[in-house]
Formats: sequence, structure tokens, C-alpha cells
Amino acid sequence: MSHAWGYGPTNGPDKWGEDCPIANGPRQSPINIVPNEAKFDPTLKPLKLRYDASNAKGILNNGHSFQVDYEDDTDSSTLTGGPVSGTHRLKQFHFHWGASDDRGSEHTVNGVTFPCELHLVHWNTRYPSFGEAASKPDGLAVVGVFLKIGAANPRLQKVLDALDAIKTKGKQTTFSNFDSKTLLPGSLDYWTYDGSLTTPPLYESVTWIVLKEPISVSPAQMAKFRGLLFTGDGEAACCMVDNYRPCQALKGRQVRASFR
Ligand SMILES: NS(=O)(=O)/N=C1/NCCO1
Ligand SMILES: [Zn+2]
Repeated sequence: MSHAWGYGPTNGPDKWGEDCPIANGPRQSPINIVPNEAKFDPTLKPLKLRYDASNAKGILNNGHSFQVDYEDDTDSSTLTGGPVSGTHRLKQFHFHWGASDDRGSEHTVNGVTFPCELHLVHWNTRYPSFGEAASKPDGLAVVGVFLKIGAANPRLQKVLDALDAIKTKGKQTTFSNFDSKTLLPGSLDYWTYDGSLTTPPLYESVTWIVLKEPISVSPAQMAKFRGLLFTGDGEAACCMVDNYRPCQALKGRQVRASFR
């Protein structure tokens, strides 16, 4: 692929393997989750998420999605328990979504897609930094949360209201005092499996923790996601939609459930 990766016909997921051969590796993400084939694992611990709102730093349009970045130089926003050992620090959260409500999530459940999926990205502090952890087999833990069309979600509004300031690629602005725990559903029941980043470099370094319960998003709120652009100022505008990777082969992996 001669130019930067993206989600278009010439640089999209089908082309990523040209630069990242791991695209066809044994533990790629996302996957279709089949609840009836997920095995309840009684040894799985409850997920413990402790986030400090004051760690929120900024919000950035990175040309693929937008992300809210967190201070990660201390253990004040962490994931512990669940399927991981040790402490994982929150680095950022971002979303994937579709051009219409019939698609947009990366993971699917019994083949069912959601219009949007939230990813909270954490790195294992046994490594010195996110950059070091990102390429290690136990380096990252990403919590995935499905968004389902329903009533407007007031917890999303502060994030969505910031999007007008980051419409084009490369734009960023301060974003402070945001507790990402408010984005989580009531239940922390989850499925977990060994997978990868769903964006290049597609490193097989992610312990995926996909929550069973979705959170709500309204059609008007989805329109705000779709108002972003993949493109930068002065470029021909291309709407930031369908920024999701299709499901990848399970290749013998076991998906475990934290609940019966
Ligand atoms: N969609 S994903 O797997 O969370 N991808 C990334 N890339 C950098 C951090 O998370
Ligand atoms: Zn993601």
C-alpha cells in the first residue's frame, strides 16, 4: 500500500496485509462472538476499573477516529482484575461507527452488528510505556462497549459536544475532567479472548474484554459522530464513517465468559 492506511477502497482493511502481514495472523481482531460457544470461566475475576476524571487531557481527530487521551504517568486510572494480571493504565478511548445504524461496530454478537463501539485502551505497567507494551503479547487490554440505538445518552454528550472543534484530521483541543467510567453500562459482565489491535500495526497484543451490556445512543447523537471528517483542512472532505474492521477468523481461539 503506497499511501497511509484508512478505510477506503484503496487503503482499507483488505489492503492492510500489504504493509502488515500480521493481518493474517493467528489472533486477529475483531471477531464474531457466539455466546453459546463462549465457556463460562469461574476463575475469571470481576473487572475493576478505577478512573480519575482529572487525568483526561485532550481530544484529537487522528484521521481514523477521534480519541480522548489520558495522563498515564501514574496509576490513577487503571484496570485490574478481570482476565488480566497486574495493573493496566488507561491511555485513551475512541470509537468505531457506521454510515448508517445497521453497521459500525467491530465485534459482533451472533452476527449482529451495532451502530457504534467504544474502546477503552489500557497498557500493562510491567512495560515502561504504551509504546513498549503495544507489541507484547500481554501488553494491552481493551474494554469494548457496544452502543445501541435508543434514548439519547447524556453521558456521551460532553464528548459529542467537543467534536465541532476537531472536525478535521489533526485537530485537537483540551478535554478535561471526564470520568470515562460514566460511559460504562450497569453490568460489567464480559466476554474475553486473546486478540489484536483492529487498526494497523494490528499487533497481536490485546486481551479483549467485550462487555455484554450495551449503552444507548440516539440517532441524533450518531449524526454527530458522522459529522467528523477523515480528511484535513484544505483536502476534499471525506466523512468519517465506516471506520471499522470486519470480523476476523477465530483460528481455534476460545472465547471465555465471566458470567453464566
Ligand atoms: N481499535 S484498537 O484495537 O483499540 N486500536 C488501537 N490502536 C491504538 C490503540 O488502540
Ligand atoms: Zn478501536
